[in-house]
Amino acid sequence: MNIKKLLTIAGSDSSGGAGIQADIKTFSAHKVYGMSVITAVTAQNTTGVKSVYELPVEMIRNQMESVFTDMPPDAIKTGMLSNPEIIECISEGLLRHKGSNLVVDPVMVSTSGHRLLSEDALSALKDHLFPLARVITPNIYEAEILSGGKISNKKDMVDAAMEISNKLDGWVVIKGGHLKECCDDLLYSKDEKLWLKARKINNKNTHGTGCTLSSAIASNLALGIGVKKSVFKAKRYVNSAIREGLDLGEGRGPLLHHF
Ligand SMILES: Nc1ncnc2c1ncn2[C@@H]1O[C@H](COP(=O)(O)OP(=O)(O)O)[C@@H](O)[C@H]1O
Ligand SMILES: Cc1ncc(COP(=O)(O)O)c(N)n1
Repeated sequence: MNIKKLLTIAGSDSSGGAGIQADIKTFSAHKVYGMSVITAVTAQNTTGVKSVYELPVEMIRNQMESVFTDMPPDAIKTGMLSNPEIIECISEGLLRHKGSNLVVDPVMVSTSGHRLLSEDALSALKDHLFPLARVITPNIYEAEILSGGKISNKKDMVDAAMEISNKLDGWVVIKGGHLKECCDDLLYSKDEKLWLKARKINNKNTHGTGCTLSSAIASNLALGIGVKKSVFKAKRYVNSAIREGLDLGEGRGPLLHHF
């Protein structure tokens, strides 16, 4: 049986809604084989993040070596990377092993407000990891940090995408999940600008939407689908997973994945 292999490099979410767990569920739903390099372990649930334990860089390097020397992935996504040393270790490993079809979700702060990337990691992210990416997927807050401008509407999203993509070869997807009036995402490259439109679904349970979107994009890329179609399909996947209306936990609950 010929199956595509996907790697997530991210943090573990004990409640299973975001991070490694959301990624692997998304991979399985796309019928691809999921593997993981864990960067940090979080103690969290639908109400918030209690604590974070960053894995030693040596252990992260060993996980990467184990995966790449035996089962090189057809696509890779990164999520929570925590600190600049981890970012440098991962970028170096991806370069050395010629990792392709990389989707970078520049996770900075959890929906519940806990910092998942140290402030001094921003330049490592931009200088070392972004140049290797085929697609990066910031949310509104992350796009503000990366572009240096405030985003209040769709015009601001375009300006931010233009600024961010100045230093990139690949595509930028600015996710509009935190917009007030709609949930339109912007897919942007130096030559093209496309809107992925969606109504805001009235559901507070959106824990892990960003992780799910980037994992679905990576799954589609691994299956040989082009970037534009991969992002459109991924948007549809997340939308229907939110629409399921799963309601677990006391806070912002997770999505229901479709197997
Ligand atoms: N309430 C919602 N209704 C419809 N789509 C949503 C909703 N919340 C998030 N999304 C979609 O989920 C994906 C993740 O977006 P977002 O929540 O902004 O990312 P993050 O989890 O990184 O903050 C995007 O495609 C966004 O448009
Ligand atoms: C391990 C880990 N990775 C990523 C997120 C972001 O997800 P969200 O924005 O839904 O909180 C998270 N909360 N935990």
